[in-house]
Amino acid sequence: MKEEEVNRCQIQEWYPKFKSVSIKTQIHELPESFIQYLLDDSGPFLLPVSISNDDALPNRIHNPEEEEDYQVSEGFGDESEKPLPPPSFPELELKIKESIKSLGGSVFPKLNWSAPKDSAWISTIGTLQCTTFSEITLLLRASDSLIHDLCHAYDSCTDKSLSRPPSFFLALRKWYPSLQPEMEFRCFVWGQNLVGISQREVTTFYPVLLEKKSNIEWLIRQFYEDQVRLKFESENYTFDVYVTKDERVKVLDFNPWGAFTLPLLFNWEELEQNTGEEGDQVDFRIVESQCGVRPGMKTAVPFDYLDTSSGSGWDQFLRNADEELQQQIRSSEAGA
Ligand SMILES: Nc1ncnc2c1ncn2[C@@H]1O[C@H](COP(=O)(O)OP(=O)(O)OP(=O)(O)O)[C@@H](O)[C@H]1O
Repeated sequence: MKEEEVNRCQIQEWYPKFKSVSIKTQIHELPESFIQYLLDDSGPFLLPVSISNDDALPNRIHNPEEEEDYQVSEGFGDESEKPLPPPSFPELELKIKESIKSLGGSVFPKLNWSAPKDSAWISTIGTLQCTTFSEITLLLRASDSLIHDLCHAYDSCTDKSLSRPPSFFLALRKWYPSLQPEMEFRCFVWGQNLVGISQREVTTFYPVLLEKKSNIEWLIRQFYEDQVRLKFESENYTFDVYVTKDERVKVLDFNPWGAFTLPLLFNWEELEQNTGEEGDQVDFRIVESQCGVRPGMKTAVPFDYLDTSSGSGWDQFLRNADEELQQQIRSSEAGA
């Protein structure tokens, strides 16, 4: 994979071209001081001081292990030992506040490529829905999966020259409270041909998909031909879509081919064998029965748990799990 292919999948790159067929989003460039704040885990977890009183989250997360040192240093040490004042980003906060308002009061935040999915547990409602700058900052600061965007985005590139992108952006997307998980699909494009479509949430069997499958396939194929094929410049990539009740297709995200992108109900090798040249060779996979559900292979887990470095065994684990499940699918198809 090339750096330019990874770059095209950044939301600030693709969104302007796909605005009319995506969900309402506002994008802000982040100051470097904010990035350093997200990366800094040297001291206690301080939330920025807010410019407004209605944005009141406690500005320090209690950490009992650090508490003792923190208190001892107060009053006894010299000036250099005094705790640093909490950070503050008034300009950014103001812009974000305005965006939240113009997007209807609630947003879903993400950086250039990823959302802080692994921090949803920390919010009071257990989702990524945010109504204030403090809530957004808390989710971003608590997320391990954003470390991928911040430090490892180009790790799988064959022409890697960058350790990180020159700028980071915060995308605020209008919050949709009632997205149906069964209506989200990942689409696989190989050699500019749509070769595969997979149900996005693979841990559940949705009977409704059995009856809607051919119609959904038709809608997505049309969407790809009309809206994506000529506009997205990579040869190989994936894109995620949502199919609305009134049969409109919305693009939610683009991801590079392979590496950190999950192939869901496929493996990359079989997708690469499907040339799709006949125009009608889209392999559309859904979980066909309760027996076909996949274990929760999510990226939304703490980073330590998802140690993908070489030798961690995670790659091998995924390969084995994949082979085992392919085997299960084949046997259940043979038995059907
Ligand atoms: N605006 C929104 N409102 C509510 N839920 C949303 C919104 N946008 C996305 N989601 C939900 O959050 C999930 C993750 O979103 P998204 O694909 O943007 O994150 P990501 O970090 O890029 O994920 P991945 O790495 O798996 O591609 C989506 O599958 C969708 O269910």
